[in-house]
Amino acid sequence: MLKIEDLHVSVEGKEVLHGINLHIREGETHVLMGPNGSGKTTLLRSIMGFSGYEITSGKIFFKGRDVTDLPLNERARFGMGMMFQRPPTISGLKLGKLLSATSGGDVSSIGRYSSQMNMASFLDRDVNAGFSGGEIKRSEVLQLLIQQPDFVMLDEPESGVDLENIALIGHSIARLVEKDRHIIDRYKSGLIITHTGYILDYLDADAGHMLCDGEIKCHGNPREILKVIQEKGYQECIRCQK
Ligand SMILES: Nc1ncnc2c1ncn2[C@@H]1O[C@H](COP(=O)(O)OP(=O)(O)OP(=O)(O)O)[C@@H](O)[C@H]1O
Repeated sequence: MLKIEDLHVSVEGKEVLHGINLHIREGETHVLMGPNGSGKTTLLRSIMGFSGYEITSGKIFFKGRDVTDLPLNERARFGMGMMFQRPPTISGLKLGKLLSATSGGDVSSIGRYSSQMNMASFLDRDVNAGFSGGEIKRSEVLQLLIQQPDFVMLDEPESGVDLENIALIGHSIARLVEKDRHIIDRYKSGLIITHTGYILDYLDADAGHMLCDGEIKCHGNPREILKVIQEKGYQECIRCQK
């Protein structure tokens, strides 16, 4: 689904990612961990194709195609989707209208998914205008449920969300990446940034990666990596360098 080869990315003239290699197969969901400022969001935004993230060398392949120079909107059309860590407020654009444009006017999907995410009463509000932290996350998941990307990237989906809504968001994300299907029937893939690992209670991630100072320092079982970080800190995880 996604293959990244020796990716170097600079932001504002400063190199933030120093040679990332990552391979996510069809049907796999990976989690990305690492200290604040290590480059996790930069990696997701570079994969999605945001401007301001200059790929100075390396390649991004998506579904077998080199998308390194493809604009963001074409990557989205080709099957990539992303949940923002801090999405912008879009004054003058109603959430319902955005969902309608994304779904091609599929009223029944909008009705079904907005009820599922407890967002039906938000459809006539401007996108994210005055939404609480948890409501913003539910709105982001709702937009992804409508978009149904083949590969979804989620930037800290559980941060600022209460326990009941973590369950709602967690189960919905699990369905987005087809974790409710038998492994041989799974096609969709995901990459999820998490600090707490709560999301792992709702979907069994296939692999974890620890990013530090713009380099992936460790690959492995996500729960094992989290345990080392929780018990011994990031430095021990880096020192171990499995
Ligand atoms: N537009 C920018 N201008 C200057 N520096 C930037 C910009 N965007 C990112 N950076 C820097 O790049 C580094 C990586 O940031 P990034 O947001 O990717 O980290 P992160 O691992 O997602 O952190 P967190 O866990 O705190 O969300 C940080 O030092 C950040 O200040």
